[in-house]
Amino acid sequence: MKIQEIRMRHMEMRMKNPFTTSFGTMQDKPFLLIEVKDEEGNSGWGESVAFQHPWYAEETVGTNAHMIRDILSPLLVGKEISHPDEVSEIFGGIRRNNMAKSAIEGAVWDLYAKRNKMTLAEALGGTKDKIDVGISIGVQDSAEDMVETVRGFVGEGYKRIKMKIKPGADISIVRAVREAFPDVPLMADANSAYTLDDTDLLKQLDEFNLTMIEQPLAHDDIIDHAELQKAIETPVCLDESIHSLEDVKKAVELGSCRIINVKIGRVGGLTESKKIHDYCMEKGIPLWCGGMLESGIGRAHNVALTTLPNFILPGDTAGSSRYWEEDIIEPEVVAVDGEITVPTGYGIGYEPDIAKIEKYTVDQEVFAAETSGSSRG
Ligand SMILES: O=C(O)CCC(=O)c1ccccc1C(=O)O
Ligand SMILES: [Mg+2]
Repeated sequence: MKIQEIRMRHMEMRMKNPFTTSFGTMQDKPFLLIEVKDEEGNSGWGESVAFQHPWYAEETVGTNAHMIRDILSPLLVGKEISHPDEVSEIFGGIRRNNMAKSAIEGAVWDLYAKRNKMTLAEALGGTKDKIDVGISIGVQDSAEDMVETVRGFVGEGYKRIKMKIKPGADISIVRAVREAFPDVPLMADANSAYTLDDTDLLKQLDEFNLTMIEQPLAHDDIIDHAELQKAIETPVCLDESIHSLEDVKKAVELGSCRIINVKIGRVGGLTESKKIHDYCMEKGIPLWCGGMLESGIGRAHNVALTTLPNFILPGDTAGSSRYWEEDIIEPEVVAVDGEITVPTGYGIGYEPDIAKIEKYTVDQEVFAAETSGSSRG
């Protein structure tokens, strides 16, 4: 297929509720939506998961717009490709900028699956027709607030509850939730808020039977996490530290974690996610699919990836209504009793709702094969 055109939309949506991590609070969600068209007029859709500010990763909406406009699109438009795996080869000479690469690569995967009359899940080698999902709850002001918030989501049937923690809002909160819900699968995510000096404190989490502690130490570390994992019983899961299969291999060899959170954008796309999947399956390292507060387009990609067999643990892909008054796909992603039924339509399987997409588009740029420049407006 020929990559005829790449359309980049600058979107602005606002989440129903603010979401707080150890770094701060987000509610407005500017992001980039990518539509890749082939020579027959078929479209594939992808989403950049970069945030406005570089608190979680170094990439931002602004750096992604630059990379997609000035560096990545020129490498791809006009090219003839036979499989989406070729996109990561074409982008191979560009260092990092994984979320920007992934936004385009994801759209090409959707396009490829549609042209070949397959679901994206099938194109990836997925095997499940339903996926188990959990929920990620932001940092709460008090243990009581966390217990009540957890109660609501346990009532909705989510299969695993993840609580964001930070220094000063950790042990007492986890204890209160564990006492209130003795049997619910629970985990905590620190988004890099601790250091090895906090080992004694993190060890206190061992008594709460957490499924894992996610990214307790520095965002770029795999050495200290290995030391921490030796000192505590709770399995360590890496999020921020993992950008590639190479990172995964090193973390697994060093014993830095026992579980990995795969975010498609963070590792540079679905092709790299699949490689990580296959390696971890062989090594007996369970995976789950993380979230970046995506719109329906990115969410649909997460659903498809989670159908691969080694995505054993429930991920963060909650239903659309957890985040949005209205989503930009039809139907929305719906979680019932902690399960999402994988759609059977071709490609991502959910229809992009163009009217809603237009409503939240504040600017768009088109990079086309025939013209050398871009049009904006
Ligand atoms: O519900 C989601 O999409 C995931 C929520 C979440 O935990 C998160 C949200 C934004 C940035 C980082 C993270 C994380 O997994 O660390
Ligand atoms: Mg995380």
